[in-house]
Amino acid sequence: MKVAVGSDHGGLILKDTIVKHLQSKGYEVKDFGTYTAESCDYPDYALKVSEAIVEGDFELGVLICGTGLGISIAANKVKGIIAAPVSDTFSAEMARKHNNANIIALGARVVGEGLAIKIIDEFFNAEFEGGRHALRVGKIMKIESEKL
Ligand SMILES: O=C(CO)[C@H](O)[C@H](O)[C@H](O)COP(=O)(O)O
Repeated sequence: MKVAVGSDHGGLILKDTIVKHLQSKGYEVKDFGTYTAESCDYPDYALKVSEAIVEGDFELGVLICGTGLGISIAANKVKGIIAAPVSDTFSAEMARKHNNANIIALGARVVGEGLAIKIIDEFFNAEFEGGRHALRVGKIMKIESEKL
């Protein structure tokens, strides 16, 4: 599976850890930046990763900022993206199984490295269950396509 990863400066160090972890699990990972600790703007990296996913080049994405909030809010503005900001393993699993999230967002100032890796594993090991959840996610997509 091909995975797109991005962060702002707040998520830089955790991003590197997660890239290495995903690669060690056999995923093909592209790091869309940021590549330095210089202050930058999380919407720029949310957009790069989100576009790569909706264009079909990557199946899933990981976005990291200080809280996971700004970067997921920005990603969710891109049509076709369901970005879930997650700080626990149960939500990580449900984000795939029930919400069909195609991006998981983490806060590097919220979760430690060990928990972040467990969260990533839960997300990537889970599969969308479809059924009633597909109906509900379809309603989300309808809101998106009909929004003013
Ligand atoms: O958490 C974030 C947005 O929700 C981002 O990491 C921002 O960069 C953060 O809020 C502010 O970070 P800064 O290092 O104080 O610029």
